[in-house]
Amino acid sequence: MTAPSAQPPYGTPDPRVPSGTPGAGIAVQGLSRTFGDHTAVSNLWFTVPPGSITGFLGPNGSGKTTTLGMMLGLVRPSAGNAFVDGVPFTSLQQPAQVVGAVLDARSAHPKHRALTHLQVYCAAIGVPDERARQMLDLVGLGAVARRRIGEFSLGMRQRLALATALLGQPRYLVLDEPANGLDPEGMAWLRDFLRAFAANGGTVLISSHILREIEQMADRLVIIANGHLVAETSMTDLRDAYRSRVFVAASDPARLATALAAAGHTDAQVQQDGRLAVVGVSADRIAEFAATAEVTLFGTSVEHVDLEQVYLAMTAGRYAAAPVAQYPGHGPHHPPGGQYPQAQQYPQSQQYPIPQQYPSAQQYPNAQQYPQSQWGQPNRPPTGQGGPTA
Ligand SMILES: Nc1ncnc2c1ncn2[C@@H]1O[C@H](COP(=O)(O)OP(=O)(O)OP(=O)(O)O)[C@@H](O)[C@H]1O
Repeated sequence: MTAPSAQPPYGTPDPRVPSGTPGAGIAVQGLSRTFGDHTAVSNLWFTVPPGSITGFLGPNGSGKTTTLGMMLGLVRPSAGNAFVDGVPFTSLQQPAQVVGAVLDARSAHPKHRALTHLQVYCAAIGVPDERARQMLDLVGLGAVARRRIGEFSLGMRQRLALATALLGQPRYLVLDEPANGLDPEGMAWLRDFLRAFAANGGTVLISSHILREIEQMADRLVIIANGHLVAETSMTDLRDAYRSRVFVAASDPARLATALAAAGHTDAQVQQDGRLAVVGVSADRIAEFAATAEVTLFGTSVEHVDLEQVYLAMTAGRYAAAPVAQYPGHGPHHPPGGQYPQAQQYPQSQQYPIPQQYPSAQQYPNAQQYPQSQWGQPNRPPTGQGGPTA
């Protein structure tokens, strides 16, 4: 993660940006940023609707942190603008009440104690001191409130950064790789917390370069590569676009396809090996259609699509890993990013992961204790920050 340099907010608006004011939510309109002759972000447009958890995905160096920095007024855009509820971030009257941000968990002063660190922010944004203790308890750091931050692990610092971001009871959370360093329990807690935050009307933009981390919690995705927008989609649409296929070996594939088509299931194609590939119909239903049409089935198999491979295909080309075959027995679980030059609807996949791998957290406070009714306390912006960034 590259920390953005603090610079005066916002550059000259991109003349291509229409003058209409965006509505509720976050709107990124034509953001670009060049560093010397390197274009880190190029004419980026996307929205984060209110109440959503939007995953912001891209490989290392694709421009995520730079984009978030521009959105929050910490990096000056070369062009474009970003709005929160229709207002440029730097024009918000009480930014810490609107947007809480976690950009670099390591930036907190190592000599400060966690509680003192938060109390300084409480004073800066004008919220009562008690909020510091409450937020430490919320993120599971109550027991180490008086320890120095320098003794914290990266995961503990991530929790502290989130606590800092929450001090102002914001409606929006902008999080740059907040799961970095978190253990599985911490990941599960973060996921539960963000879901509860969104269920209560909050809005989350969360960056990562790991789709598996995001797909368990996000309902929308914005994917960038090399500073360009690659996809902006709901998880539902992405899954629909890359639905599993059922392959059936049948005595009369054409007759079965006709029977399926008569019921509106037109996405069925006879393969070169004679099998019928059907999208959008379960294997059980296909068997029922076959029985009705008096077609005998000799075998059925389901090809699941791994969304991570789809993501790798979309973002291929940047820092592609060496072919797995060069390191027998030590290769990554998935093909390297360079393997699929273009997104293919059905990359070779074995199993779609079911997000059940983490048990629900016990030792951390229940995320439900952050209801919407807590929001809306008056406060002031922290100095020079898009919400407290620790
Ligand atoms: N202050 C800077 N000066 C020069 N180049 C920069 C600066 N900040 C970022 N860059 C470059 O811009 C590109 C995008 O960097 P950025 O940190 O935004 O990517 P990222 O997607 O957040 O990466 P990661 O996932 O590794 O954190 C990189 O090539 C980076 O080297």
